[in-house]
Amino acid sequence: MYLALVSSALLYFSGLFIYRLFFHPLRKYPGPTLAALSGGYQAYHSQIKGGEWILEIERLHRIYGPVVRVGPNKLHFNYPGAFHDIYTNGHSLTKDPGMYPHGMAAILSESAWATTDLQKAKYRRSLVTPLFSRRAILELEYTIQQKIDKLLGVFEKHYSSPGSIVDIASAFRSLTTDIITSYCFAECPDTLDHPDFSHPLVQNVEKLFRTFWIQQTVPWIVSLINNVPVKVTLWFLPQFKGYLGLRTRLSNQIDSVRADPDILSNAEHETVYRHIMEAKDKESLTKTQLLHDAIVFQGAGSDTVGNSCYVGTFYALKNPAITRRLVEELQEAWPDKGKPLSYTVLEKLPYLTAFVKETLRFSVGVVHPLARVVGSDMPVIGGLNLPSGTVVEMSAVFMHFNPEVFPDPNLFNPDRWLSGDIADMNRDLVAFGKGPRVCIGVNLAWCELYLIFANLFRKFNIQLVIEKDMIEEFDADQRLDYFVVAWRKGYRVALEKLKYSPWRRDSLLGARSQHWKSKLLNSAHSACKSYAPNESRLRLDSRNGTGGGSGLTVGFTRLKEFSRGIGKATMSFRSESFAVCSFQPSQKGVESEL
Ligand code: HEM
Repeated sequence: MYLALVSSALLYFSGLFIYRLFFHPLRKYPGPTLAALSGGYQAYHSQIKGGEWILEIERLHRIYGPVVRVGPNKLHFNYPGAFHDIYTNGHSLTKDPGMYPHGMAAILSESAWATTDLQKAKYRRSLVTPLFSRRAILELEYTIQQKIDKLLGVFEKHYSSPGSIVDIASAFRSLTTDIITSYCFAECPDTLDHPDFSHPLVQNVEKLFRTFWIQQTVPWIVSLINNVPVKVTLWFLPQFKGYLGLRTRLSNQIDSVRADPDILSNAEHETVYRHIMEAKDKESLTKTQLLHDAIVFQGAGSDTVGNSCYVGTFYALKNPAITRRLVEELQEAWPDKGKPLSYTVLEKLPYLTAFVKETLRFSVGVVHPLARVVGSDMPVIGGLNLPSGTVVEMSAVFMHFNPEVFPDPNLFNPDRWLSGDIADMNRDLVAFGKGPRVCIGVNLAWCELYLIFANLFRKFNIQLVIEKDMIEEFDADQRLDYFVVAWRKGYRVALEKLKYSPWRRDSLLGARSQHWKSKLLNSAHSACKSYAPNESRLRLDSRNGTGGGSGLTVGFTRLKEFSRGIGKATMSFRSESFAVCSFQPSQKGVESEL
């Protein structure tokens, strides 16, 4: 009996492997033999090697060229034409069931996100897209600004004293979690109030993504989890704690809004679930669908934006010239930082815009290749004629780090967006995906990124805290693929609320030695105080040739005096009411602008 079973299994797998190697339509495409034989190859790099699948794909492209057979029925591409065929133009390509409802998203199989059928997905998206339109997001701006103000208040209250250090990754994620939860349910979890930004809701989202490869490898585990008591699951699969926490919390939230939809009217803004509950045919949505969508909103709406803020802030701090230009532009556009500055004004600022785009390019967001199935009406992908049913994919990493479109791609350089023809770069910046399954939250994400960066750099002096295990670059070696990106190492910061920017801020960022720091600070302070005690920047009074001008000259003379012997101070006018003083220390390699 056993012998018969083993023999049949051997026969079956031998036949399958022979077919896949010698008779499968993809047999002519290069790639590792093990990948052609079984999906276990990807599972090994994702699950056992802990999120290293994206690194392996990069390695395979270096060996096998621009098209690689990465699974028995799957091709991964590495050229923009293919990306646009799959996602931008491929309106009939569907999401791969093996990746979405029966793979890594099995636990959220009823969500709109995991729905493969294009018509059904279109209908589900139509229920919420009005709430994510640009107009709707402009109406939400006030709430977003309120949450940002709250974060900055927490920074000022708890993290501004000398020696305090902030886990800025969790701070950003807490902020975006509060925003998206309020927007969905009119109820803010106030994760920003939680000590050290370690609210369980924020942690559960992070843990949720860590289970994706378990589900991909062993999809049946999901029915087990959904059918045994929570305590039992936690006992033998503690990795699913994050999912179970989210499920319990959001399930209760959905029960309450279904029982009393008026709860959703209490907010000062529109809410996503109110909109869904008021939809004409809302009865067509089951509780599980509502729940799975809620978990997707929670995860997609918080982790991604939080990650982008985290990466962008790092590069601004690492390169003082970037911070200086951000700060100067913001000061010019936003003289009174006590009043909010609107998103519509911020998005017109050239340097901030270039910085946000470069941040999206570098942070990527979703690094995992989004698998799509070739339909019968669009068999040509990237110039290749493929049999319908073939799974095709290309990770956004290969678009964002393509040297032909983004020269010197591993350099974080906002300036690349400021000159020349940027049409190709705009086309190939695909952080939000493209086509019919593009990110729903794209308008919300842009608005959050502008407001968060602008408020942070206009109001705070931030410094990288140099620690032993600190990340040095957000580059390929550090990037782990848990669908969204996770970084091997991180960084933390020290904060100080700005009083006398740009003097104080830039002297702190630019001067490397303690000696210079204190000298620059003292000088900048006294110079500032001497002519405009409560001003955050130097002003000239254009109607009075001597008044403001002489105030500035006094400050500048002091700076010149102080800099004698250790460097050179210069002054340049940026407009008739604003001048910037530069300080160039004589020590090689160190530069500071005041
Ligand atoms: C920087 C921030 C963000 C990035 C980089 C990003 C990226 C993406 C990408 C690449 C997809 C396609 C995923 C796929 O095809 O499997 C996606 C889908 C999605 N995103 Fe975002 N996202 C961001 C912010 C947001 C925000 C703020 C929300 C708000 C709720 C959101 C909600 C969604 C939803 C619901 C989907 C599923 C769309 C569907 O197929 O039906 N995202 N996002």
